Amino acid sequence: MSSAESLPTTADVAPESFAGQLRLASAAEWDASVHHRFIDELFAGTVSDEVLARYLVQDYQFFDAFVAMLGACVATTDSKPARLRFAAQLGMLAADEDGYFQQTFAELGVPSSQITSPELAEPTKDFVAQMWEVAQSRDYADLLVVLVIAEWLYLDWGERDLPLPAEPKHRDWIDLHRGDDFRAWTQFLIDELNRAAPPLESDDGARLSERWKRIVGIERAFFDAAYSR
Ligand SMILES: Cc1ncc(CO)c(N)n1
Repeated sequence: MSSAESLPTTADVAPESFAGQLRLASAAEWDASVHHRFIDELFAGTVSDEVLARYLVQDYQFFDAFVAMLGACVATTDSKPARLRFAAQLGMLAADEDGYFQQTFAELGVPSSQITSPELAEPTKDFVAQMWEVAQSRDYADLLVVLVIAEWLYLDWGERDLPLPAEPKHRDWIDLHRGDDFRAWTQFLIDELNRAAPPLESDDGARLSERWKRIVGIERAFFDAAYSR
């Protein structure tokens, strides 16, 4: 792969690094998520309440497994500064992100059964299964592959150069996925993955590469699911 090839993204990643190569190899699927109808409508403030609620109900189930993954990183990482960074992010999620969900569920009138135990859409089932699998594997590189995709792909759409919508239910979800703090967090995850990853050509590298492709596909399907019922 030519190192002159640049990554059309918000993070600072060498194209020949582990994360850079996987990101480039999945560019088509990745960009389909970044430019998904849901994101266009979110920025425009035109996404229907029905679609937004369907997405957020599923994403709250994603969020629970995501918190479990960060906990597994706290327990697993070999780096003391990284352990504290994961712990700090857990605090932010418990306050700001859970707060967004609770406030928006209330505003949209989402019933509590949908918040605690909704029927899971297929992409949610796949995603949650992958997340619990890596959380239980206690394999730091496996955990980081899932985390890097989840955050980097969201940073890429969050930083799209579009006017912001006025309503908090739209705007706050964008604000949670853009800006200096979220960019620095995502950069930290990418740097940790590049530090912890095995060579891409090794058996472990191949396993991680397979997981990467699978998760990027699930991200796109997750957006699609908000429009199908
Ligand atoms: C499905 C999905 N992927 C990534 C993120 C960002 O953490 C999210 N909230 N939901």
